[in-house]
Amino acid sequence: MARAGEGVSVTAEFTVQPAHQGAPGLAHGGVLATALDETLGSLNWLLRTIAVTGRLETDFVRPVPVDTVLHLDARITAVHGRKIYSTATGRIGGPEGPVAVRADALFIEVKVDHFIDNGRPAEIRAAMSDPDQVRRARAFEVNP
Ligand SMILES: CCCCCCCCCCCC(=O)SCCNC(=O)CCNC(=O)[C@H](O)C(C)(C)COP(=O)(O)OP(=O)(O)OC[C@H]1O[C@@H](n2cnc3c(N)ncnc32)[C@H](O)[C@@H]1OP(=O)(O)O
Repeated sequence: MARAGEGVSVTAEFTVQPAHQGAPGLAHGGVLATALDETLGSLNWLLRTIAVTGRLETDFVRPVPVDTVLHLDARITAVHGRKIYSTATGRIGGPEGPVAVRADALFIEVKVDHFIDNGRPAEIRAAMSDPDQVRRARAFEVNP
């Protein structure tokens, strides 16, 4: 079976809303880290691999004002066994604009048992009784 790996990439856009403020008028760093984490995490779905974030190292290079569109670009740099290494940037002012945030990540492949053993029973049961739920929740189009 063919398997995607190094070189797989995704792009995404995230618009900073007033609810995402940390300092007045500026995005909270944790929200920006979440946007990076989510974009990086979507790479694992392209590998058809269930994985969790093991490490997320984030650089905050420029302040990101509310209403800014963050242009995210993430790619896998290496896959070694269960370890998936990836990197992402978030640019402002356009896809070619200056880098405002960047992150390097390590995702670790897990079995579905990771969630069954550690998740809350009610939510696990709901997910298991509706196999399409996870797929719908994570749905995204590649090269729409
Ligand atoms: C019901 C439907 C659901 C359907 C599925 C839904 C999917 C939803 C996905 C959501 C994803 C998230 O929200 S992620 C949420 C945030 N992340 C988490 O909660 C993860 C919490 N951490 C853990 O559970 C654990 O630490 C794991 C699983 C990541 C690793 O534990 P483990 O499985 O015992 O593996 P372990 O041997 O420790 O590590 C494997 C290899 O990775 C390396 N490694 C591990 N962690 C790190 C680290 N932080 N920094 C560097 N290296 C690391 C180890 O050195 C080792 O390298 P070597 O010796 O092999 O060289």
